[in-house]
Amino acid sequence: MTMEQLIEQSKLAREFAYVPYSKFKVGAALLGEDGKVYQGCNIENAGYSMTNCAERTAFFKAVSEGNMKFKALAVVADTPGPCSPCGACRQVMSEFCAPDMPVYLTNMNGDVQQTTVAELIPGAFTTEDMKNARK
Ligand SMILES: O=c1ccn([C@H]2C[C@H](O)[C@@H](CO)O2)c(=O)[nH]1
Ligand SMILES: [Zn+2]
Repeated sequence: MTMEQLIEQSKLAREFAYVPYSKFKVGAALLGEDGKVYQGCNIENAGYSMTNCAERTAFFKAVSEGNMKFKALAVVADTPGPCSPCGACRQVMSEFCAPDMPVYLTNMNGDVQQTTVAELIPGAFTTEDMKNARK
């Protein structure tokens, strides 16, 4: 699976976005170490805060099917520049991905910004932070 193929998968996922409120469609494609691809779209709700982002949809699909090892993530929206993931999604990335895992931030014009999980969430709160804390 090439970067271009993963980005293509994120565009296919974006088509399923349920966005009656924002009209802002986002797609994600998460590549498992075993080569499986998990597509995700954003899913909104009349109770706005219940909205799930495309990235987290992809992660939660994968984890709920027993897959927690990932190689790459692509994100796409119809933005002028590469689409930037929200803080909640960055935190979820840090839970399941190696700090150096590549993330491709893209848009519908074909712009691609290659970054990493560590660059997206430097100093993330992790399980390590809970070790040796006073109880
Ligand atoms: O990286 C992002 C940023 C935003 N959204 C969604 C959430 C909501 O449906 C809409 C506007 O915030 O975009 C995502 O899916 N991923
Ligand atoms: Zn998000």
